[in-house]
Amino acid sequence: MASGTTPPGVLTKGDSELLVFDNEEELSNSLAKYTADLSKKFCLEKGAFTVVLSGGSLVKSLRKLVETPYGDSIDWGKWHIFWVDERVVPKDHPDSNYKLVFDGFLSKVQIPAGQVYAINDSLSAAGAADDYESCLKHLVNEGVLLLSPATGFPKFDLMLLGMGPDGHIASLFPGHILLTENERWVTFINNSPKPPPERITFTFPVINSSAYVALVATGAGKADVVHQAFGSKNSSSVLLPVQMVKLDNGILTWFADKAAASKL
Ligand SMILES: O=C1O[C@H](COP(=O)(O)O)[C@@H](O)[C@H](O)[C@H]1O
Repeated sequence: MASGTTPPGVLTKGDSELLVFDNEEELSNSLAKYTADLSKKFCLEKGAFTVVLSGGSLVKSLRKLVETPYGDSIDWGKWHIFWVDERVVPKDHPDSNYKLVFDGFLSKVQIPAGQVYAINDSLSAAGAADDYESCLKHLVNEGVLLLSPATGFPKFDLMLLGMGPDGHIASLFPGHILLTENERWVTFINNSPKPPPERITFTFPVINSSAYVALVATGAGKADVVHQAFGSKNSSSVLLPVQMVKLDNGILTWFADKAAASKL
C-alpha cells in the first residue's frame, strides 16, 4: 500500500477477491504496487516476466507503474508484453490496442522492442490470429513462455485486464460462440458487437491458465457487471464473460473503484 492511502475494502466470492478503492487514483497506485511486486517475484524466479495487457480504460490505470518508485526500480529488460486482444487495424490507427498501450505505457519504459509482441496488422483477422498463435508457440519452444502442466495451454505470469460495461473481457462478448472455444490459443472475430468488427483474442483456456489475473473495473458504467459478479443474489443464471474467468491454478484479483462497486 502506498503511504497516505486508505486501505481498500475487501470482498470475497468463491476464489475471487474484490478490492474496492475510494477512487481511481488509489486503485492505480495499488495496481502499480501489485504489478511491481509480481515483476520482482517472477524476474527473480525465472529471469523473465510475461505480461498480457488489454486495451480500453485499463491502460490509463497503469499510469502509476511508470512513476517513482516503480518506474526506476522495475527490471523492464526482463518484461515480455502481449495483448489479450487486438483490433485488426494498422498499429497507428486510433482503434489499435497496441497504439493505446504504446502511447500510455510502453513509450515511457525501456522494454526491448523484440519483447513486445504486437499482431501482424497486414493480415486478415483469421491470418493475424494464426500468426499470433504461432508466435506464442515459438516462444514456448524458446522457453520464454511456459505451458501449464495442468491444461497444456500457455501459462502467462500476469494478465492485466479491463472489462466492458456488458461484461466482455478481451474480445469475448456475451452470448458469442467464441466463449466455448476450447482448442485454439488465439482466435478471431469478424462481427464484434463493439466496433471495430475485426479482432483477434486469446481464448478462455489461455486466460484461465494464467498464474495471476487482475480484473480492473472503474466508473459507474461497470457497476452492473460488478454487482452481477459479486452481489449477494445472482441476478442472472447466464454467466457474463468476466464471470467465466476461473483460474485453473492461479490467483484472480478484482480491482474496483467506489463508483464501479456502487451497486454492491
Ligand atoms: O474493446 C475492448 O474493450 C474492453 C473494455 O474496454 P473499457 O474501455 O470498457 O475498459 C477492453 O478490455 C478490450 O481490450 C478492448 O479491445
